Amino acid sequence: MSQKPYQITALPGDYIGPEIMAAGLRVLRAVTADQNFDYTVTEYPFGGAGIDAAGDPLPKETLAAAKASDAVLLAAIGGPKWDGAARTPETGLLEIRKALNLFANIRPTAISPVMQRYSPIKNEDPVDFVIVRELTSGIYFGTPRERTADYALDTMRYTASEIERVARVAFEMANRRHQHVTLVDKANVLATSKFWREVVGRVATQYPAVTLDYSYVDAAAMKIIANPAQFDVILTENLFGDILSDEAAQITGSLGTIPSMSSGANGPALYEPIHGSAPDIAGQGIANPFSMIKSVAMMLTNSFDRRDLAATINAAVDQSIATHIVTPDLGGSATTEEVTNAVIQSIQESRVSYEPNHV
Ligand SMILES: NC(=O)C1=CN([C@@H]2O[C@H](COP(=O)(O)OP(=O)(O)OC[C@H]3O[C@@H](n4cnc5c(N)ncnc54)[C@H](O)[C@@H]3O)[C@@H](O)[C@H]2O)C=CC1
Ligand SMILES: CC(C)CC(=O)C(=O)O
Ligand SMILES: [Mg+2]
Repeated sequence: MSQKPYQITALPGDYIGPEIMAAGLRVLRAVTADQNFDYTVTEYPFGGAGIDAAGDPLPKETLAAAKASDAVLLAAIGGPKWDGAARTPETGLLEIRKALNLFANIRPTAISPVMQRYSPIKNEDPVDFVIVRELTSGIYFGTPRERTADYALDTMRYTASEIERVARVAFEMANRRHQHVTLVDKANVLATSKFWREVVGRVATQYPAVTLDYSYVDAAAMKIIANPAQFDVILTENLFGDILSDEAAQITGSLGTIPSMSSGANGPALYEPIHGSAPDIAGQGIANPFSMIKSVAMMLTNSFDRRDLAATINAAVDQSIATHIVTPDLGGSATTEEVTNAVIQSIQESRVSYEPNHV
């Protein structure tokens, strides 16, 4: 019996967002063809596109659709056009994360053999780590948040339960990987970081096979460059994870290559590139689609348990990289469309079964 069609909500967003979303959806269509994977994709305005369409970066209809769907694909939001808005596109992003309770943000960083040539760092050891970033609390959500002519105030606040639930995600992941969690914080200064160490230390006692160590965030930023192979799972709070994940992406060769998953205890997960809307290159057809295409692969694995389809996508991306069919951010001359075409062609060629010549 075929499964009911999955409902996927697509949020193209702003600037390069629609360009890379189109690429991601083309690859989704190609990889699922004749693979017993029925789905519908419905696009909704979100971010600046939400402001333009409905005067709201997170229109009610968009949120309702996201909540009712099996998975959400987001490209990217924001840009100078809306920077002065009362509720910016970025506000909409924080709101949808909170509304869907997406407290765990998973940002994988790997320098695969085919990517080695693009990495800007001297490193021979295999690099493969995951940043588990707390995503719905911390200084991005803390109150009071005040601004007067004389001062501005942001608040970083964490509760034990907020720390515990994301720590469990990190330890469960480490259990499935190489049994090593590095908590990144600023515990030599911040009360919230000292609290993180207490709570995470308690969680660690329930995972005796996992080694827990610590790094202050400034030292961690250095280690990501100096010796990234030391990491397996990096656990950290919202702001630090935001900053470190862009840096970690760049050691692979480009910010435009890294996908992410944001998930909670239940409800749909959200998949998006870790980068932004890249207004500086929007409209030129040169945005790297790998981050969005690999976010589609993460969705197939984690929301639909179709690792087979995800593996086909990732192999096709590696093939495009290995043959240097890449966009300018990776030193290539291909357009977004040309790279996407190459990925799709590689997917289709991987499925052609050669019938022996009948004699
Ligand atoms: N999740 C989201 O939607 C995010 C949104 N933003 C928003 O994006 C807007 C631009 O922010 P920026 O600081 O410029 O960060 P950005 O991540 O959009 O761009 C940083 C640099 O990386 C390049 N880049 C990013 N993605 C690329 C891709 N796929 N292919 C090739 N090059 C790529 C850009 O051209 C730019 O030079 C802002 O409004 C910001 O708030 C920023 C980060 C995440
Ligand atoms: C609005 C920002 C928090 C988006 C961002 O930089 C991110 O989630 O990486
Ligand atoms: Mg960021």
